[in-house]
Amino acid sequence: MPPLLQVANVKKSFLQPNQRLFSNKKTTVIKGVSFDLKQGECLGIIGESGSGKSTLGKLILGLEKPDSGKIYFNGQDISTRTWKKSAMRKNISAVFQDYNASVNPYFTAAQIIAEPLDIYEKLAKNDRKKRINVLLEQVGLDSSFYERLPHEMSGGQLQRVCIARAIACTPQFILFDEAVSSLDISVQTQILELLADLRKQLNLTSIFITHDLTTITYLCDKIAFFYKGEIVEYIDKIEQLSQVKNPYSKQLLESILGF
Ligand SMILES: Nc1ncnc2c1ncn2[C@@H]1O[C@H](COP(=O)(O)OP(=O)(O)OP(=O)(O)O)[C@@H](O)[C@H]1O
Repeated sequence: MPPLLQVANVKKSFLQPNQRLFSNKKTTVIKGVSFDLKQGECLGIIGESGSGKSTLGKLILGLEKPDSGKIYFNGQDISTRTWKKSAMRKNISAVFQDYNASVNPYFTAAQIIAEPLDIYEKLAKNDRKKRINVLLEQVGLDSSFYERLPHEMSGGQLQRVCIARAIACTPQFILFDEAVSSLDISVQTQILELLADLRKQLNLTSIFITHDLTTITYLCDKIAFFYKGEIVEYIDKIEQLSQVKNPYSKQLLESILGF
C-alpha cells in the first residue's frame, strides 16, 4: 500500500525575530525530516519544547512552506497553490491545543462545526442540521449544545466541538497538536477514549504532536523522537518503545517514566 502521507527531506528556517531589521540570518528549525504514514496509521511526535514539532505540523497542514523537500498526500505535492484550493484539501484537518483561540467566540457550536461543511459540502438546510447533530453525538454531546456559544461550554466540551469540526468532512488525515494538553486529567482521558473510538470508526490516519507519552502510548502505533529539528529515533512499533537506542530518546523516556 503506498503511503497516504509522505514527508521527504523537508527543511525549514526562519529569520531570527529580533534580527529581522538588521540582518537576514536564518535559524534552521527543521533539518531534513523524512517519514511515511500509511492509511490508518497513527504517529506520535514527541520532543522537548522548541524542537520544531509544531513547525513540522504547520508544514504538513500547508500553513508554512518548506525551504526545500516535499510533502505528498495521496501522491500529490500539497505545497502547491492549486492543491490548497482544491476540494482535496478537506481530506486534511487539524485540532490544536488552544481551543478558545481556534473558534470564533460569537459562533454557536453548530456554526463552528459547520465551517468546513459550508466550504466543501454546501448541504441543504435540513441535511446540514442533521449532519451537525450526528457530529455532536459522535463526540459525545447532545443536541442541547447546538446553539451554545463557546463561553457556555467547558474546555473539554469546546474541544469536543473542535474535534467534531475536524471530522465534519470525514478527512483522511488529522493532525492533533497538543490537543489534550490543556485539559484536566479526567477530561484528557475522556477525550483520548473518544479519539481512539473515532480512529477505529473512521480508519483515520493521524499525527499526535505532544509532550505527553501517555497520549502516545494510548493512541499511536509509531513514535518519532524529535530533537533540534530532526527525528533522532523512529520507533516503528509502539511495543518496542523500551528498546530505544538514541541517548536523547532514552533521556526523554527516563525523565518521563523514570526507567
Ligand atoms: N514564524 C516563526 N518565525 C520565527 N521563528 C519561529 C517561527 N515559528 C517557530 N519559530 C521558532 O522555531 C522553533 C521551533 O518552534 P516550534 O513551535 O515548532 O517548537 P515545538 O517543538 O512545537 O515547541 P512547543 O513544544 O513548545 O510547542 C522555536 O525556536 C521557535 O521560536
